[in-house]
Amino acid sequence: MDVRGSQECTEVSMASWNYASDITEKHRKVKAAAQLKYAAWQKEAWESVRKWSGKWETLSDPFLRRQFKFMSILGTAALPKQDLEKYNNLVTEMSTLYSTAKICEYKNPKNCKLELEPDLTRILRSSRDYGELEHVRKMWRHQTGRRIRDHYKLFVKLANKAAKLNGFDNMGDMWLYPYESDVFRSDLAELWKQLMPLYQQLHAYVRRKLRENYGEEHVSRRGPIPAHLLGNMWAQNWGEVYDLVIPYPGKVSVDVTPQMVAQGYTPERMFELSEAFFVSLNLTRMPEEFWQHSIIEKPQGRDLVCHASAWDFCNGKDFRIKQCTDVTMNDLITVHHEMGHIEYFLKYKDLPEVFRSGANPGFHEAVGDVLALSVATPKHLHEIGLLEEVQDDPEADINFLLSMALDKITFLPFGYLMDLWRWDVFSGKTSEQDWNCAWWDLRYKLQGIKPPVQRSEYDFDPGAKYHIAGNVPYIRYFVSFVIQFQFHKALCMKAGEYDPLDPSKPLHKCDIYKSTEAGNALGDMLQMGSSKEWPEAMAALTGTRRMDASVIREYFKPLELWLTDNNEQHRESIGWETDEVLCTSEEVREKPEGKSTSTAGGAPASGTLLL
Ligand SMILES: CC(=O)N[C@@H](CC(=O)O)C(=O)NC[C@H](CC1(C(=O)N[C@@H](Cc2ccc(O)cc2)C(=O)O)CCCC1)C(=O)O
Ligand SMILES: [Zn+2]
Repeated sequence: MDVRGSQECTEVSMASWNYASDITEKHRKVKAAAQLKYAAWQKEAWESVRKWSGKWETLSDPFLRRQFKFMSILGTAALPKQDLEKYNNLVTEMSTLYSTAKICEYKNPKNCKLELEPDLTRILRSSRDYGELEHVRKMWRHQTGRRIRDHYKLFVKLANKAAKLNGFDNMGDMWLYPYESDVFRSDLAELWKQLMPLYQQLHAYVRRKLRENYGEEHVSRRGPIPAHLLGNMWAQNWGEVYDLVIPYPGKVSVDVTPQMVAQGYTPERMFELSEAFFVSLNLTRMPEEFWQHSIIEKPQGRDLVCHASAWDFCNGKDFRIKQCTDVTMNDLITVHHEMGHIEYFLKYKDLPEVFRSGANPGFHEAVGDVLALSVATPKHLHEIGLLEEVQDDPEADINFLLSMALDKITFLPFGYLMDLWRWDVFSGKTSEQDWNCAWWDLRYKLQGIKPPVQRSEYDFDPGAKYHIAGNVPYIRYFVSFVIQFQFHKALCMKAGEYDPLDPSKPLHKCDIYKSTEAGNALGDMLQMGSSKEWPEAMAALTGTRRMDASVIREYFKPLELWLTDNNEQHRESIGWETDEVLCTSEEVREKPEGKSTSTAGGAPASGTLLL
């Protein structure tokens, strides 16, 4: 079996790792050269396959046919050398601007060294000062989005040129290729349609609790929620405002961060805890190199990409995580997420190189999160000593389900809209002069949030998010948040932890810890890599070939009933409306004193009225 990937793949991943771990000009140059060398190697391999075109399609062996199918897509390596060099430099520059961005402190404008991790993340999590939250959110967007808008213009042109060279209409279509379905977009739209009612109930409840905390002048009864009050730089998960919205205070809190700190948890111990869970399922222990080369704490004194990531160095031996780990429950979940990627790498490392990826990208994102669904249960947290007691009563249950919904349900519209926006940008449906207001149109319509200060086309708010600056597709996460519950249900049944007919074993209480039946079933699916079409991998584990939103709704059913009832009791209106102009199509430049006026001399500029 070919246990090694190409030497070029190892070389380019190592060069990318060195740059991401220590952002210097020298590392950038080495990475850029390795990227061009790897592209040349890919083009050569592609040329050798091309002379088989017209023949490989009729090969009888489906395994071989599938390998040729994957090798016939060259990707951005199809660009002429100087275009590819420009493309790679743009992506590296945008992600470097993002990763090295710093802003000034709200109360102390002389300290301008605040970074996203851990500084801004901690402020957004813990501050309840309306002005400070507004400042952090606005200045982050000045230092990131605004500075990469021009890069993005040229990036889109080159990305689409590469897509066309691969026979796609635009890059959005090329990004969907790994999902191997020409009805994929409509399947996604159907999933969101099924999940929106639950989201809207949660939105209405959270809006009421935030209104009670910040006052009606800041959070209106029927309008969108100001995005900076939701505990996260992009309002994509709302778990950090749990303490403001908890339904039954006084119960044991499911946020075990305080206990982790009190018990002296270190990033190392968090990683060992995660590995112990995987091993308890009869999945693979981390290799020795993993512990030698991974970076699990933020190194001081240098710039690096702190955004967590898991790396496969294409040689069957070297796998690493780089994470600026904070001792919080949120980061313990992220550790499991990253280690889930490593488990997948380990399970398919002996397959032919073209098959060393997830059955589809959403599968890769779901692995770690599936285990985290068990880890987060009060029962499991109690078992590992992070929760002093398990209160088995309906109110504690609602508290727990709400904390899970603040991470899983709130994420769905964001996970969907990120590429809804990019697909329209790549296809040209959204033209350059409307980029930012089209973004806010989606943020308003799907998430029911609004910017604290009016936006314009001088801003580029999508660029304030890692995956847009770093050009990482995002629909994989929306897919993962749906299918991870399907995987969870299948594994819980194999572990005997869930029985649809036994109300004492609901899905949200299941913990698959130590179940080798569950672990073996998951491992068998991971071992397939992308050698089979994803519906087949899905069926191997869950018995069904389709993405199915009914499972996440089943998991949250008790909460959905509670929210609907609670919103009715408080006569909360469901949904949102506004006649505010959230984004003006003019290029509004901030005056030095920071007061923004439109170019139309003061009167709110005409712009994209959000209806
Ligand atoms: C070499 C390389 O880049 N490798 C890829 C993996 C691969 O392709 O093999 C990789 O490591 N990507 C980084 C990315 C990091 C994280 C992320 O970006 N998450 C999303 C969405 C989300 C949010 C909450 C959640 O619970 C789960 C997901 C966000 O934060 O917006 C940060 C936190 C968790 C995961 C990742 O691991 O997916
Ligand atoms: Zn991931």
